[in-house]
Amino acid sequence: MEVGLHGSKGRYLGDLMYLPLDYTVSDYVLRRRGAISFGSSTVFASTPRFERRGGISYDKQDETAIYVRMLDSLYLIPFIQYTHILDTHRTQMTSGDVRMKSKPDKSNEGKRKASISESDMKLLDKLSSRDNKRQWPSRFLSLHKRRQRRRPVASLSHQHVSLLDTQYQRQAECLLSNVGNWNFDIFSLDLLTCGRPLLHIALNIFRQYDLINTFSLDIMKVFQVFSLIEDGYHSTNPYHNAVHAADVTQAMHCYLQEKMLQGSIPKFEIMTSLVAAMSHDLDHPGVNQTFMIATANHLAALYKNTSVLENHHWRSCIALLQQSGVFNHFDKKTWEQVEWQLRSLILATDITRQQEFLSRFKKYLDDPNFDFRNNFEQRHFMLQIALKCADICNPCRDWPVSKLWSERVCDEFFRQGDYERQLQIPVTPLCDRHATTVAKIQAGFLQFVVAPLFQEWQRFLPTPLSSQMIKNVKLNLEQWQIIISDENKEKEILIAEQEINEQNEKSDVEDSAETVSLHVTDEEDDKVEDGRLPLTFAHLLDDQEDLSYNSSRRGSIRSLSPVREEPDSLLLEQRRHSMPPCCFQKEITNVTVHRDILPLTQYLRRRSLPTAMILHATSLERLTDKLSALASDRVTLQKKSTSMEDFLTRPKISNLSPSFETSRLASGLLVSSQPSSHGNTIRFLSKRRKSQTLPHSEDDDSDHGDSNESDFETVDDHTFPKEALVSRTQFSVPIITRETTHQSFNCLNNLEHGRVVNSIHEGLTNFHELNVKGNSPINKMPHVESTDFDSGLIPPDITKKVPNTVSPTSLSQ
Ligand SMILES: Nc1ncnc2c1ncn2[C@@H]1O[C@@H]2COP(=O)(O)O[C@H]2[C@H]1O
Ligand SMILES: [Zn+2]
Repeated sequence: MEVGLHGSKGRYLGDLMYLPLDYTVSDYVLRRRGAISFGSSTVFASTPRFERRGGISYDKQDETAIYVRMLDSLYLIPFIQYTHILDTHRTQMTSGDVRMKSKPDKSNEGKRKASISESDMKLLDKLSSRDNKRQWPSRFLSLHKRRQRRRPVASLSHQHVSLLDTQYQRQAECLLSNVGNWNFDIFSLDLLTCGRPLLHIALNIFRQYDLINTFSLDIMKVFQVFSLIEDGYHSTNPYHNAVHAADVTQAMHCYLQEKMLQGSIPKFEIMTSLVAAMSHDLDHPGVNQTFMIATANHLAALYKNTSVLENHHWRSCIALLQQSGVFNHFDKKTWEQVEWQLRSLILATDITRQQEFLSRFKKYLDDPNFDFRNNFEQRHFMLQIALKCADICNPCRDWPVSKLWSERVCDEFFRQGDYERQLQIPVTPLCDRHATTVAKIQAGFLQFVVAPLFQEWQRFLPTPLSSQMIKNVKLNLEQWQIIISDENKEKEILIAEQEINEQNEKSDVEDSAETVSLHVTDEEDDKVEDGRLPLTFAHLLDDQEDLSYNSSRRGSIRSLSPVREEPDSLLLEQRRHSMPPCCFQKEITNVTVHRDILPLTQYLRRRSLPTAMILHATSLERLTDKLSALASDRVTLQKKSTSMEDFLTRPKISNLSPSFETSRLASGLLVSSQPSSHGNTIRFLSKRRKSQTLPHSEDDDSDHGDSNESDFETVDDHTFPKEALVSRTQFSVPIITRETTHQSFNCLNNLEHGRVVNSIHEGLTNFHELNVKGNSPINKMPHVESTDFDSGLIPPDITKKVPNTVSPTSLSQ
């Protein structure tokens, strides 16, 4: 709906702004008029048409709406459909006046009551009290520092949209009538409900199972808790947002509707499964567990690096249920079951536990005594699997929808990679936009994660839906493979062009008088072949395909640069945040470079690059370009803080700025070293351990304010001035060998992929070995062992047979 400004004769003066009514109306409008009108706009035969639906008068003193007049049909979309209570009052809501001001004039109270029922008034009071949201306590305990930004498309004000815009509402109703269809279009629902897909889909599904009546739920509380859950998702996440939650809930509903399951799952378990689907990614920060650990997020410490996000989703869900009081009338035992089931279901969605669940699933299916209908444990496991399927079902949708999800999820991955790069921590391979592509990620995910799970699901439920899902996975995989082969063809062309260029450039170099010979003292050292750059620097080249994880560590460049041309405090500062240069100290070996013929001027010009790289003029020039681009990047970077706070636009769960723990974590990885300090050897690595902290603190800044090149050349500056170096015909520089670089990176890899620091508080050097297998992208994530809640699957007091219709009291018996 748009709010329009109308002149005295109903002349349309122009749009004010896009919805919600609690937006501040511009001063110039308020100065000119005592009221504004609103309506909905449509495009009819290519002509925009504005239909007047009502008006709002406001108090000029405090600029708050005081009176709303409805001219047209009005009904409350979320309620009319779902409750008999409001249904009976539907006609009374078709038109009328509502006083909106928080302290209503008593004389008007009677008038208001006369036209609106008590329950509708309750609703309107809720909707009109703008401060309600602010009065609620901070929803997630993890939220400090920065308050959640108000979402433009998903705040309580959306209830006004739904309240007023009947056209969208009818279309949404029509769409929702197909909610059990696998081809249901969740993105359209998002549009039609103005960013409230989860609220609407959940209310609709709850109504279908008659859960509100069955469990005597208070509709207001249900409405409130669903809104809270929806608001708990970050709309700024490309993938982990409320639309994903709505999508998973819809998929879960489709699975629960399967003929073989219908009538086999007690309503209580249906309800908990749906709530679990709705909340399974609640307050997701848009980065994965690895990132949380690497940045020493307090949640990682809180949950001991095990299912960090899933534990947080579950806890947040319970907090919202408690806050809304929706299950307050349940007795203790029933409430405990709600809590237990939600915990178990949500924790099962930890994708790093995929293999564990798949193996168990296969085992159940192979067991001739498998009887989920009469066995709570088996049934609960099936619900866990159903939720896991729903969570990763996006590749089982039709190609256009599936592709959209794939792009969104990869967008989120790549954003994480960008944050990692900016924080100068190792970039997760899956998240490195320079090292992989959407198509490659998807092909891997579909092949190694999705297909195996859904094949077993089809074995469990050989239904048309299962076949359709498998068929879609196959078709989508084919599409991604076509895209990959196109990408490969393009890459081959690029390589061919590049090789031709290099050939030409090589002959130019051979013509030049310059000769540089390199003598590597250690046979195992980095082999510099055919003028190619060492692997460590390979990522500076344009061709970044098939680069290993090591080569994508942009943050290491500065710390590897042995000679630098000009003092640059900015670069020094940046270098200090790279992670962690001291890793390399032990591994340094010497390379002797004879530079007899190189003219002084050329040498000086080239001092900005590692001497080991001065092999190929072309490479050198390209590197110079790259490095200056990098330097300018860093200038931009410095202007912004590299704090995580700046990257995540809505860091609700996490004050993601790396903390003291990060520096300890980094220092836990340091290799103690005794670098050689021969009289004529330059040591290029800073001595300052402090430089390992992420990100730099104010202290660091001030401390390094007077930094200059001498910080690099710490040992020999006083004994071996630079001028003297220049005039020498032979000197030694340390380089990082391929082998040693691998070792250092492996050290970081272990943190990133294989090992998780047991407990930040218990000691940073104590690593807990975790099981990492296979090549699938998911297997690159840390595997966590089963947690205590799964070992005893059946909660102590759960009854073997739960009736299909369970009232809170019967559950407690
Ligand atoms: N299409 C996809 N491509 C790659 N990874 C995916 C895709 N869909 C889901 N995932 C991953 O699978 C995970 C399942 O749990 P989450 O929703 O928390 O986060 C999801 C993503 O990390
Ligand atoms: Zn999910």
